[in-house]
Amino acid sequence: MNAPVIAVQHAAVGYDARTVLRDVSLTVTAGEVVAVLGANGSGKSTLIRAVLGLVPLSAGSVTLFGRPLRRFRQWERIGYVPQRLGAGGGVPATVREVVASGRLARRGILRPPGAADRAAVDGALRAVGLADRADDAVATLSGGQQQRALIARALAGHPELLVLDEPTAGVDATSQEAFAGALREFVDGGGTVLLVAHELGPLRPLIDRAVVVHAGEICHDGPVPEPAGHHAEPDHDHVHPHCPDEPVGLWSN
Ligand SMILES: Nc1ncnc2c1ncn2[C@@H]1O[C@H](COP(=O)(O)OP(=O)(O)OP(=O)(O)O)[C@@H](O)[C@H]1O
Repeated sequence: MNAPVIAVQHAAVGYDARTVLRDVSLTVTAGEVVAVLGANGSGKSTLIRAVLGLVPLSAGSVTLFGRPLRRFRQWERIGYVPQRLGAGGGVPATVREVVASGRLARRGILRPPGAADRAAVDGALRAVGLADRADDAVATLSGGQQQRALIARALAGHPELLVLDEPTAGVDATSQEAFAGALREFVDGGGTVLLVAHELGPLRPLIDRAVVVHAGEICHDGPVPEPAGHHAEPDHDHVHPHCPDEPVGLWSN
């Protein structure tokens, strides 16, 4: 078995004394692509924020690349795309500048970018299909294209682990396909992925395993659940398995 890249053991997280995650355990090994699914507010974002040490644990532990989170320093090994950051925000940066900022953890702020940095930025722009927009202001991109720029920024750092919070939410079909292609390249190169999603769409064939969060607990860890019943209807807008309540037929196995 491959080495664990992420190991969460019996983790609990609360906001203002309200427990949001309880007794969550999750292991992601090198080369795996794991999707975190679940209804709105179930605790998916909180789970990945806890993995990255962005919210404190009230119980349990997290290790990254075999190191306890509090002693982990190699952040250049991880690319993180938070939920709906919005790369534009009135900042007059070009797409290339935003993507190049993803190299900072690797090269250090005081060292000027070298050929390897430029090649990494160009490669990431190509991977998400934004090479032709490199010199445009980010604010002039569509929401989906801005999301792709953020993904390119994460890819430019040549991480080993990508953590993505709803990377394709509100993103058009073309951007979703472009993103799926970039992710496939990343995975083919040996990368590991943990992503939160409501709709897997074109990402579906890439996912090795799904973890379903329900009311702050992991209620399924295994094959991607197939939509069934009304979830399977073409016009149903999203898949959000509710483990305890859903009829058995929701699951594919
Ligand atoms: N910073 C915060 N302070 C207080 N409560 C929070 C905070 N962030 C999230 N919560 C609460 O924690 C619960 C889980 O939120 P979380 O964002 O993890 O859910 P989610 O499954 O990612 O939801 P969604 O699918 O809507 O993004 C929700 O009830 C939310 O209101």
